[in-house]
Amino acid sequence: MMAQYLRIKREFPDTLVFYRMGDFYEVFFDDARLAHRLLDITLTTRGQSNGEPVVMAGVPVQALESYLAKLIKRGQAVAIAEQVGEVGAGKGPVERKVVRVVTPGTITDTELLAEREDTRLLAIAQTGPASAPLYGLAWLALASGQLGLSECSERELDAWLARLAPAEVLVSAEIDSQRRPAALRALAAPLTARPGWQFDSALGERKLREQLRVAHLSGFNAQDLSAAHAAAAALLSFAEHTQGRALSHVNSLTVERATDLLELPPATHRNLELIETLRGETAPTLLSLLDTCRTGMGSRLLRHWLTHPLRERTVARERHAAIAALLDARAAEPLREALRHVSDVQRITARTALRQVRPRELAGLRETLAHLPTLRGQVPNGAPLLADLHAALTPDASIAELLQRAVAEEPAVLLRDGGVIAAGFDADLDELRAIATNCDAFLLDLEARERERTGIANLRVQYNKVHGFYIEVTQGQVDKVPLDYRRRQTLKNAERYITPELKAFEDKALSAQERSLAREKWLYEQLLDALQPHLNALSELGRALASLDALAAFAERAATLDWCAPEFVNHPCLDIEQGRHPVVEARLAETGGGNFIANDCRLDSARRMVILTGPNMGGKSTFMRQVAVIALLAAIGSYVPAARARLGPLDAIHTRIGAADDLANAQSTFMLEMTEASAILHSASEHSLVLMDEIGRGTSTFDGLALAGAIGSHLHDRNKSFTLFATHYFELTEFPARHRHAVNMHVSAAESGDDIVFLHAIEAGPASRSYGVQVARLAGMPGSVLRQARNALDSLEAQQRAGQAQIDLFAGPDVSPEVEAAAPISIALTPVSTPQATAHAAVLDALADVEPDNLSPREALAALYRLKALAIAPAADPSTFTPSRP
Ligand SMILES: Nc1ncnc2c1ncn2[C@@H]1O[C@H](COP(=O)(O)OP(=O)(O)OP(=O)(O)O)[C@@H](O)[C@H]1O
Repeated sequence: MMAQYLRIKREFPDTLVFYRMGDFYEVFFDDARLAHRLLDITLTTRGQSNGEPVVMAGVPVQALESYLAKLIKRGQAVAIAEQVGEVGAGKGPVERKVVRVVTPGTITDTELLAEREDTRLLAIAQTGPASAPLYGLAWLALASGQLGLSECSERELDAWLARLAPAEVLVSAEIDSQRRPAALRALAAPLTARPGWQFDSALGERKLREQLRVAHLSGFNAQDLSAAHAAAAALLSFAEHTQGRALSHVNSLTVERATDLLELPPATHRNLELIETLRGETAPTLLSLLDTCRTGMGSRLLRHWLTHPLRERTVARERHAAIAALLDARAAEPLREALRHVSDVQRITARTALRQVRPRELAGLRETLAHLPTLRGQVPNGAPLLADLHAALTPDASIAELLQRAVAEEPAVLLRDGGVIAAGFDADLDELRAIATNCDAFLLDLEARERERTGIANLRVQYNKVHGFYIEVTQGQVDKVPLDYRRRQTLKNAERYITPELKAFEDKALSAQERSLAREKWLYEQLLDALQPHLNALSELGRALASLDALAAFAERAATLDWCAPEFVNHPCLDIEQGRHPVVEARLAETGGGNFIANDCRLDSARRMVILTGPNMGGKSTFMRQVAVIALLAAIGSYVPAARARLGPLDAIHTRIGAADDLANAQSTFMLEMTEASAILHSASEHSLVLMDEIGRGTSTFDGLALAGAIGSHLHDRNKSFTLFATHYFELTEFPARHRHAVNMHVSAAESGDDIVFLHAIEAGPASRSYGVQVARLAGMPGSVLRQARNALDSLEAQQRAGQAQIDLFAGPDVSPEVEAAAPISIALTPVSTPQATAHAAVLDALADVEPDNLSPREALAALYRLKALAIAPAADPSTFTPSRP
């Protein structure tokens, strides 16, 4: 047996091998030590192998799922070696074979999968020159059969990883870990190395064609993706290897191109708390608020929509129309009620294909199919998308009919217990079952007859697992026992016998039971065979049910939370009336924290940047996030939390919002802040939405202020993105005076005595002051600290007033003509080095440069402020007051 075990183990050197021995799976040697560590199971030793005691540990067969769950959670793969031969069929141990390998990315067991989340296996192939590699991506959600391909650059890789959230990643063993991209090294999911030759483009192209049963991949628009084909080769080989069979349910492919998707970098995922809160919890998040789906299929699809918003708005428009139709017909609730009776058709289909489906899952599928007419009745007219989904709810009636005939009304949980196939489906099975059920009647009859024959009134005919059938006679009556009674067992108070008639019955009954179980098993396999041709239809049905569920959830949210249909326009525009942050609003409602104050946001080609100031806790971050969340919700086809929203084209949502130290990657807060900001400056376009929250605060005031100004200028002049720029640097409220597409806005607050009241309303113009000390009071800071801070603040402010000199924060080293046009005056100054000359001369100089006819009212006002600042500045050397630009 050890020789057999070692042979199997050699084939799976990096995988725990669970070796079936009767009612246990045993693990040996190093595997046993590892299992002991990971599962906390007891190590024992037995016998010897090569002179060494055999170290082993075991888990009971019934508890397999729970142990697998623990191992998978720790990223550990397990190969399951079952007994496949007949016990006692030949010499030596029963034949054993690895029937499947369970890995984090390929689980299909209902108990191991998260109901509302896809478990994805991702393969990454690295092609092209090392200086500019191209990555091919291929992924598979085995439990629902969804296969996808994409290609990306190194810069885009971490956005893909955030989007796909793989449970396991296959990489080539030929690329050593140091040469792997940083995004992969930082990933939490386990990396599984596969032989380099498996990442072969031609092999992948062929495997994909075979898998999808097509002559050419152009039908899926996947013909030119040679890097992704290479990844697909490794992906499909590994998935088949783990399942030990072909993946007959994987029959469609989606090609996703980054250029089709609204870009949501990992920072945006995190900062908008789409799927996880900043603390890593699953609620409250945008997904947890949105997901009121009735089925796991709906939830998984909704999560997919949320992480894969499309730039092109046709699909989103169709969903908006479907929501409108559901709301008009008041159909969302009845439809959602009907969806309660729907099982997870996608997973049942996959498990049917992999021949792992349980009897009760098939019964669930049968109920779902029977329920489809009711469900169809709840889908209203009035939207093309709903009409398509309605049509997809009519699968071939023969599937329902087959399940109806074949599967018992309430089947047993496990096939091996029997009682799975319906009565009347198979005559042979019915006959075998009849023998078993007639048992009781026969035994009662026998008991009556034997009592009469022997005159023993308390004689009993009974059965137990160890001794089979017997006639029990108490010790006092033993002398009345007839001659044909053979003793089977002696107890303290009784003797147990068997008679030739009972023995003959026993043989028949026991063998009938055995044969009936075997027959059921065979019939079940036949049933699975008969279902195979219907897998495509069932997959399609699953997709339709998922879409209906997700749309009905959108409609329910829109009605419950009072959201409106967004409007898409083709010119640059982000015009939101009375927008709200849905998660903050829900939190306030839940905690009785008062009403959420709705705010407008208006951006267009002339007004692209908002400099947002106001006190801490005023609601700046909330406002910025709500604008992004509304834009995202519209893009995925949901209604939005606003009174009205008009949105132009959008290609990305970038966010740079406060950060925790990324200690794991040895980056300081400031380093991370700059890395993220620089990534935004490199990639944001004029169709992007950028949120910048307090950029520069991670370093000294001057550095921070200077960087914030320069970054703001770059976004305004070069990227030309729609930008919301929240800052505590008051100096930046000068920005709009020099940048014609920028405006000042502030969150309002009112002072009452020493206290501050947050009004959370966004208003035009810069904030008047920052209220930091008042906010600290709200936070319960000791009075002595507050007094000291207040004194220090007063003298700092006095000092600043006295020594005010303007520093040109915004003049770039190479200012474009547009910026010059935006800055017809320049009174910004280089720092003063000698305080000799008069401010007077400086004011006159600056005044000479002012061209009143070319100034807008806002620019004129800003000029006035600057001139005034110059006038009250201390005496300075006029030679140092150089107007920085004409
Ligand atoms: N529009 C609003 N209506 C009602 N309450 C709001 C609103 N906006 C924000 N709040 C409340 O104020 C709290 C603080 O908001 P937020 O974090 O956006 O402030 P902030 O100005 O960004 O603060 P800081 O500058 O300290 O980061 C929120 O958690 C929320 O409870």
